[in-house]
This record gives sequence, structure tokens and C-alpha cells, in this order.
Amino acid sequence: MPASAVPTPTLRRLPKYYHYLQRIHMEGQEIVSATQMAEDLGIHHTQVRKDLAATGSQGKPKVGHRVADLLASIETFLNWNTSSDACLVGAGNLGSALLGYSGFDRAGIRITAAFDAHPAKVGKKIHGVPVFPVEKLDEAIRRLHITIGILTIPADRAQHIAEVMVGAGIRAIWNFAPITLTLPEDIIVENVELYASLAIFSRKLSERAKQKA
Ligand SMILES: NC(=O)c1ccc[n+]([C@@H]2O[C@H](COP(=O)([O-])OP(=O)(O)OC[C@H]3O[C@@H](n4cnc5c(N)ncnc54)[C@H](O)[C@@H]3O)[C@@H](O)[C@H]2O)c1
Repeated sequence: MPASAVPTPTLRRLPKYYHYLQRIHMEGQEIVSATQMAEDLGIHHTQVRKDLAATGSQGKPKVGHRVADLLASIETFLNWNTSSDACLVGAGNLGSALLGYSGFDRAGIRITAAFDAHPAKVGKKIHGVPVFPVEKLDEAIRRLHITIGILTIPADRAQHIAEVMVGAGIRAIWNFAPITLTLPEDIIVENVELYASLAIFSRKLSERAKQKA
């Protein structure tokens, strides 16, 4: 099944399965059933079966899945077994934190260059990644054949920089700026919204407090 035909909630659950499978694999477990996964992860077993089927992984009835095979199926399905170069624009607080996180490599994204408008940032390396002047963005994307862009700049700068990225050949943007980007339909835009998660979290806290009062 192509990833586009798979419901987004399934795509969001797959990394959870992946990390769980990595853990039990490290512990030496070779076979896992959807039932065990469902119990351990607190997700309904029907849902787990559907999600795993979407990756094309075929377990054996009454036996389960080989953990190594499931890991490989999820990696292939999420395109985590290939590596693509990405550039990040906005080497500030959030951008620097992302540059310092080594886990994206495992998800097939290698941030090879960062760009910033501030002279104090340019010419430095942040967690080993060189920071170039943003004026060089277009040329660098073309020269290095970078296809993924990460936006960690203020919202009022994001549309312009996204357009520069797309004009230079970027096909997918991981957007952290709180703005809806208007870009050609064939460009993949994934918006990251920690605030949305925080809103749910805060609301739950306030409901819990009211229940206790
Ligand atoms: N999506 C989320 O969950 C989430 C969470 C935190 C922050 N954010 C957003 O991420 C963005 C960055 O936040 P921050 O706290 O890192 O801010 P910051 O001020 O620390 O960093 C912004 C960086 O962008 C650079 N910059 C500004 N304009 C630029 C341009 N035109 N070209 C290149 N670089 C430019 C600045 O010099 C600075 O280094 C903001 O839009 C913020 O709202 C999103």
C-alpha cells in the first residue's frame, strides 16, 4: 500500500511500534505477536494488526512476527532505510536543538547544512553542522541536490524562505514555524505543532484539577 493511502494516525503510530520493537529486539526477543504488542502499548489489537498489515508485514497465524522482519518492514515503509540530505534554516534555539539531535539519521534524514540571517551565527558550526548565510540558500540547495528543508525561523519569514527552497529544488518541508505555507500542491509540507500537543496537555491538567476540587 502506498504511504499516501495509509491513514495519518497509522503513520503516527508506526514510530511507536518501531521503538518498542527495537527495545524488545535489544532484549533478545525474536518473535512478537500483535496481541503482545497491543497489550504492551495499550493499543487495541485490531488496530495493531491493521497498522502492521499496512506495512506489508505478514506474520504467521498463531506464531506472530519475527521482530527483525517487522523492524525492516517499518523501516522500508517509512523510507527510513534510505538517507536524504536536509538543510535547516534558522539556527536559533529550536534549530540548534534539532541540529544536536542524532536520532534523525535513523529516520533517513541527514541535516548537512544550516542557514541563518544573523552574522553572529554564520561561519560557525553547531553540533558539527556548518551555518551559512541565508543568501547562499538557493545556490547551496542546487549545488548539493538537497531535497528536504527544515524551517525553524520566525513565522513572518517562513513563506519567503519556503518559496526560495522550493524554487531551488526542495520537494518536502518540515515546518516548525507557526504559519500555513502556501506552496505548489506537489510539495510535501509537514507542520510540527508542539503547541497543539501542549494545548491537549494543559487542558487535561485543568480538567483533572477541576475533578479533584
Ligand atoms: N512548531 C513548534 O512546535 C515550535 C516550537 C517552538 C518554536 N517554534 C517556532 O520555531 C521558530 C524558531 O523559534 P526559536 O525559539 O528557535 O527562535 P530563535 O529566535 O531562537 O531562532 C530563530 C533563528 O532564525 C534566524 N532567522 C530569522 N530570520 C531569518 C531569515 N529570514 N533567514 C534565516 N534565518 C533567519 C534568527 O537569526 C535566529 O537564529 C519560531 O517560528 C517559533 O515560533 C515552533
